[in-house]
Amino acid sequence: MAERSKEPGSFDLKQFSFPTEQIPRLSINDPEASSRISRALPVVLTDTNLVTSALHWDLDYLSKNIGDGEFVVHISKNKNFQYFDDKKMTNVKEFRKPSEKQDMKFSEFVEKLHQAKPGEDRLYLQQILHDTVGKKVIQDFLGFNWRWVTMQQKDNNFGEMTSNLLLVGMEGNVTPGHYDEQENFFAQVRGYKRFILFPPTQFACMYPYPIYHPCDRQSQVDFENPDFTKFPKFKEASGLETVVGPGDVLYIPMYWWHHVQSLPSHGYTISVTFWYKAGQSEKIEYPLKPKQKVAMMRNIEKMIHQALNDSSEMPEFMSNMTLGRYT
Ligand SMILES: C[C@@H](CC(=O)O)C(=O)C(=O)O
Ligand SMILES: [Zn+2]
Repeated sequence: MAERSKEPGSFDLKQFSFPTEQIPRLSINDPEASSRISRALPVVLTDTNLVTSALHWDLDYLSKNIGDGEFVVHISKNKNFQYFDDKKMTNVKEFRKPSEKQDMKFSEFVEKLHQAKPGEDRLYLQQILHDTVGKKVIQDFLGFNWRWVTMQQKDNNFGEMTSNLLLVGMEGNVTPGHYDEQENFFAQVRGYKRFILFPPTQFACMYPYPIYHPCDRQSQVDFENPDFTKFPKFKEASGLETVVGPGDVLYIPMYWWHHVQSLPSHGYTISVTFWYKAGQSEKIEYPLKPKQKVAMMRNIEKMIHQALNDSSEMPEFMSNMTLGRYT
């Protein structure tokens, strides 16, 4: 088990406006760990050995061994790297991209990283691992604890694994609050990342963008500086948090909101995600699970958007449907 050079309490973390509780850090041999995963509750697993074969990765090693394929690097004028879907940009003509994307070789990325100065553009490499990587990295990848993670996939009725995303970020980089529609075992390889999570039951506090918006699934609320006038229910939010370090694996259940920061002054970070589709849809049992209600809301919003065939009609239609009727 990777000895964690920093204990959870040893980080100087700024407080948010909302209360948080610590996400349990458990051994995979603790029955509570598998119980939490089976109940779709977040848990930090400290001894999976999922990415032990990659704990020696650093910028120099990867530059030399990851091959000369192209990698997607996000470039932002500030610390936030909010995800957006290019394909939905035509739906919102006033949308301005929060960051730019550039393809570059890993060595070029490292050079830019070393040249970066405070206050200048920030970089965040986010690339699905492809087979053009060099032999040594393939060896490391094959050395992941596939037996354990595949057992989790089966035992918890996850769907197929969709991808492993390699993330290399500058210290201080933030991925703002959002949810994903996939199960995620998030493996930390180098550096430290602070996660804030909120359950899907707090959907109403998170004010996601409309589903046709490029920032679908992303919260409109800046968790670090919330506008309580525009988003009053965010005052009721209450989250879970943790800091993951090398060797830790955080289980992020599908539809759970998460905000992620590469801890400032702890160096660059390297992470690998293990994303899985939802399993075969469970039989409908009442009351419906929160994640089923979020999926339902998404489907209904999509159907209405398709039927109206005009994004600009959505606000009035959606508001007319409920305003003053379901208070
Ligand atoms: C990209 C990642 C956040 C981060 O590590 O910056 C994330 O949202 C996820 O793995 O679902
Ligand atoms: Zn995510």
